[in-house]
Amino acid sequence: MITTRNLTKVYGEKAAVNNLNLEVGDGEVFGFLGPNGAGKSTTILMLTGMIEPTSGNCLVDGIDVARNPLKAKEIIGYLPEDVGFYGNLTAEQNLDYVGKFYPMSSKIRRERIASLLELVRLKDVTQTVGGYSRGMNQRLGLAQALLNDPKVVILDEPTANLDPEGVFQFREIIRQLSEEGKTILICSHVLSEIKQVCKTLGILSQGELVARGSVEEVEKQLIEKSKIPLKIILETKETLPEIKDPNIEKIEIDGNHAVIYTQKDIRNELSDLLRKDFGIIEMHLESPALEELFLNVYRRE
Ligand SMILES: Nc1ncnc2c1ncn2[C@@H]1O[C@H](COP(=O)(O)OP(=O)(O)OP(=O)(O)O)[C@@H](O)[C@H]1O
Repeated sequence: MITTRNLTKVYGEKAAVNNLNLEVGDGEVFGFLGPNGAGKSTTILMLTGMIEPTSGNCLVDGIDVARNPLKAKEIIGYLPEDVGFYGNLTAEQNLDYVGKFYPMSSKIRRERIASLLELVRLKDVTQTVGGYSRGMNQRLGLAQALLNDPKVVILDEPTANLDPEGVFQFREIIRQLSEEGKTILICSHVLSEIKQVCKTLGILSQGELVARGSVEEVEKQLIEKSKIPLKIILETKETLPEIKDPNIEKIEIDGNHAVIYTQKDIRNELSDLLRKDFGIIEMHLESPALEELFLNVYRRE
């Protein structure tokens, strides 16, 4: 549903996005992660037709966004990081104003606005938007992004201003939109948040995609890049001998129990090595949490 081909945006001497090749499938809920300045917002601005790529292109449902920005905008719903509204109008009036730009009858528009305000829990709020909290503003932004019933929903740091209750409601809304079959791209620099709602992740660093896949696959890719050792816990029936393997960084043997620190999952090698003489009772891997791996890799970069 979303494809970028060698997508590049250069500002002055610096490539904010560098030859990005990204695929997000139909109905996928995709987390687009990266530290500050990685190029996430720049990518989103190109995906939504707000800025033009320096080279390469992006296709949304087969539409080349730079060539056909209006057609692309008809099927994309976009929530920017800081969304602005007319402070002297109510939520309903703001949505009605924006809704008039879309090709739908006034009856459909009114029905859609009513159901969206219910979805984001602003239905019974009568005050004008000028008095809204940042979280309420964000929820109204989400309703606005969904006004045209888009096939593709792009959300830039959607939970940044939400309190825990708001974050919980947001997750429920994403689940509902996903059940409706929408393709959703959520941009964030908070991995723990993304993991709650996205089945697949991509990590951008310095304008390049450095990991992509399911949460488990990305975890594996980050383990390979990370300098945090894995821990293999091994229990045998016998007292363990000295274990030699070039991947082992450190080993703590205490009788028939060993903690082996390694950069690679070498459980197969260890069982081959020990099978003959030592009955292995248990061997398991303790890998660092995904958040810890993510921070370790990107702090260094
Ligand atoms: N209009 C611009 N002119 C010059 N440089 C820019 C412009 N927009 C972005 N950049 C630079 O491009 C790089 C990527 O910025 P971008 O905002 O896309 O990152 P990001 O991943 O969205 O970061 P954040 O999480 O902080 O929003 C940064 O180095 C930024 O300074």
